[in-house]
Amino acid sequence: MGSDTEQWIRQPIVVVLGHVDHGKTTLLDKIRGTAVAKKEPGEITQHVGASMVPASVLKKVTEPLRKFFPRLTVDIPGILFIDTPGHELFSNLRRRGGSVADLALLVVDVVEGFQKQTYEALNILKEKRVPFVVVANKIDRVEGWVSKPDSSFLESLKSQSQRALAKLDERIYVIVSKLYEQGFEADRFDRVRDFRKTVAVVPVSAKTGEGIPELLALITGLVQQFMKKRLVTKNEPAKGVVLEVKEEPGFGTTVDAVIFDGVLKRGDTIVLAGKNGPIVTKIRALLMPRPLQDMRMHEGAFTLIDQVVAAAGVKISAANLDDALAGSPIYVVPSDEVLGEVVKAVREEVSEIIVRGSGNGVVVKADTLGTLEALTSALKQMNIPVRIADVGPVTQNDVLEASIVGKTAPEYKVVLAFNVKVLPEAKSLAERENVNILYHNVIYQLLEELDKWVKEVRTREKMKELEQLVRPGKIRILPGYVFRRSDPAIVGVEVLGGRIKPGYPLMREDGTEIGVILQIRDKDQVLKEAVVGSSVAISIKGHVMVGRQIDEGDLLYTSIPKDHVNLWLTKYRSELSDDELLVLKEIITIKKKKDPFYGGFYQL
Ligand SMILES: Nc1nc2c(ncn2[C@@H]2O[C@H](COP(=O)(O)OP(=O)(O)OP(=O)(O)O)[C@@H](O)[C@H]2O)c(=O)[nH]1
Repeated sequence: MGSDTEQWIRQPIVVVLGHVDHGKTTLLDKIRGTAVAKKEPGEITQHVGASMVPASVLKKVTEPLRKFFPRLTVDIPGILFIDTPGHELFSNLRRRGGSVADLALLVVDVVEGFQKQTYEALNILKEKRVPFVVVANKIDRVEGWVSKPDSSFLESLKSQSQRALAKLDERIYVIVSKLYEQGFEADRFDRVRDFRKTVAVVPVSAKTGEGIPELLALITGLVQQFMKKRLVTKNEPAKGVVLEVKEEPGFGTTVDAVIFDGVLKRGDTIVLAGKNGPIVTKIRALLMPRPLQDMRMHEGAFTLIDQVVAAAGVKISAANLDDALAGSPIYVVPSDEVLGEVVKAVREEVSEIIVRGSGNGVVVKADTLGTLEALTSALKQMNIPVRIADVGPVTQNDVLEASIVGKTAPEYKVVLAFNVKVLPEAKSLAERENVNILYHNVIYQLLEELDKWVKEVRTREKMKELEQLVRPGKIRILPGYVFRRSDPAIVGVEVLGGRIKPGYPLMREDGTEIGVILQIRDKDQVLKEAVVGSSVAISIKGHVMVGRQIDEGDLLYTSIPKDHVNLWLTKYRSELSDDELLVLKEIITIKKKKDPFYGGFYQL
């Protein structure tokens, strides 16, 4: 890296995702172990939050594959693996409109196949448009498989029985078909013709090391063929992302960063996002893990360096980092003149994630910018609006906002808390205001709980609204069953269609209103409703007298208010039985005579 204009291809940044227990950590351990065992003296493989597999190791590990792939070359400087697998950390590798990760390894237990988090990971990768390779892990567990530790997959394949080969193919086929269902063409890596169209599935055993050479060769090959442009970087002010904010003895609050572009130097002025707006600070120290062999207890775990070149994982020590947000961009300010511009860029980027709105929607609080972004974008897909999205603990104000929303949209009277505390005052206010606080530290479980809650409240609200609507009903006053002529009139009726309930207004066949049902009785029993086919006695409140406004043998209908009929014809149409629909049609015909707009233009 001599002159300012010199360019180079950096290491691709690779993340590992997959379902619980499918072997993400074991795979990373194996790769790290390989890197340490095969590195040249003096080569650094341990970064902060990441591990490097240098080119020298890639060359050594992939050498045995040369007999299968003679054109195999290594011309990237290495591969940088992010150490912590999983969705949450992946969210923090955010970069405007995408991810800092250049490539992902989707680990699938070859025996168990696709599981819930495999799908979730796949969705995240789709959304962020991160290319990926599927690692079909635990091949040593395939029936009849005889392991050849640390050999290449293709080498190991030669000594397997026909039965084991068939079993493996069967398992891989299941994974391939699941990927196909998700919109991806996929195949075992050695059968792929066009890697731009087909997702490669690499069978490995993270435990025995079989297949690791192929996996590293494939990553190298894919990157060299299709990603070189993205990986070009030069000697310019660095860009990075905050993975974690950490207290470090002797250094105060530090940030662990992944640098994906340019060069980061001690003394650089950087801008990053903080809880209360952009933070401008000067790098006091850059720290890298101290190589294991010269680590002394009293010297601590870090070594000081003057600069790092992308791609790298590094710890930054600087003043004012207490409020820094994980998931925040880090930009180096090249000169004082552009400081304002850089601050503005960070502020704008953050304002796309943090929402302080006033419309109906849920309140979301998360621990980092990355998880907040992941949550809000998932909510968008679920069609759930967001009123407030912010980083930090759940406060009284959050609860208050949710309670305001609850007045008009009860289903959104909820605060989502992802991996953050709920302050005690907020908790007690939530109890008083009946605000639901959903807490979880797995994004998808939090979203599942929210979905359940929203559906529950919607059903409850619907039932409440439905309960208040007057349903279609048609009755006949039975001749010989007048129990009382007036104040109130009490008559025996037969329900000919639909249903009647106390409180329902009644009208005659000609549309004249005659009063409201006061009570329904069947002998001594007071009823909540009477449905088609039943004969009951009803009392009618209002100035109604048998022999005047009504008479024995008369037909009466429930007098459905205009706004109710509109709801029956639209939102709640499916709630009416065929029998009720027939009665409704008759009621509309009667009502239309007096009000042509009754029932609108809907056709039954
Ligand atoms: N037989 C066999 N076991 C494996 C292999 N890879 C991982 N395991 C075992 O599977 C279990 C889970 O592996 P982990 O690496 O912890 O899985 P993970 O995906 O990191 O799990 P979480 O961190 O909990 O999400 C452990 O008992 C591993 O020893 C493999 O290739 N073969």
